[in-house]
Amino acid sequence: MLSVRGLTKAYGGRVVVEDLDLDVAAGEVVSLVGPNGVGKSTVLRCLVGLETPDAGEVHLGEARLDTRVPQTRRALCTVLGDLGLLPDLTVAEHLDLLARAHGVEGVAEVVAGALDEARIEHVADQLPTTLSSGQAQRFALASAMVRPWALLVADEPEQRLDDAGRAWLGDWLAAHAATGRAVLVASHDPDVVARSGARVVQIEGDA
Ligand SMILES: Nc1ncnc2c1ncn2[C@@H]1O[C@H](COP(=O)(O)OP(=O)(O)OP(=O)(O)O)[C@@H](O)[C@H]1O
Repeated sequence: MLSVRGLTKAYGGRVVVEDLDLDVAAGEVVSLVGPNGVGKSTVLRCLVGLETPDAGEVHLGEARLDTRVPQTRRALCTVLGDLGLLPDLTVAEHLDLLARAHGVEGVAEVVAGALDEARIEHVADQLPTTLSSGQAQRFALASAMVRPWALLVADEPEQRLDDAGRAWLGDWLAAHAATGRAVLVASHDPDVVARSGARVVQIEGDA
């Protein structure tokens, strides 16, 4: 589903990612692992168009991954810690808007299901800026539950989750992959990686 060839990225002349090849198949969870600063987030950001690589090609299916293409935006879901928020909308209203924007049917049920599964139904009427850090991360994950996607790209999705939340996350990632979706994460949590059934890709470097 996702194919990366020769990805290279430098900042200020310092090469952070060099000639990386990576494939993520439908039905698979892949986890990038490696020490702080080795370039995991940079890889993810280059893949989804938040950074411009210096070299390399990224394909989603047969086509070059281009987030200007509406079908690509629909197929690609990101949880990268930069959730765009509308200041006047509650948690539930954000999820509702997201589901509607993606043409989801049965929006009310879908949103209620996501609030329940992410265990944030009790804060559904709060503004996202008032959430605790763990609740905010659950909200970010709930955002991925209310919309269609074929590929999820998530940077340390376990961040700020409690033990139960990390266990749920690992199972949730595995369950989605089992439906034929593809998941690419960067993670520092061996339990989440193991529980999700991820194939581990070690990112090497001189971080
Ligand atoms: N915009 C930038 N300008 C300059 N250097 C950057 C920039 N973004 C990242 N870097 C550097 O690139 C390197 C890789 O950073 P990156 O965030 O990809 O690492 P990481 O493997 O995700 O780390 P962590 O495990 O700590 O999240 C680091 O040395 C970082 O300081």
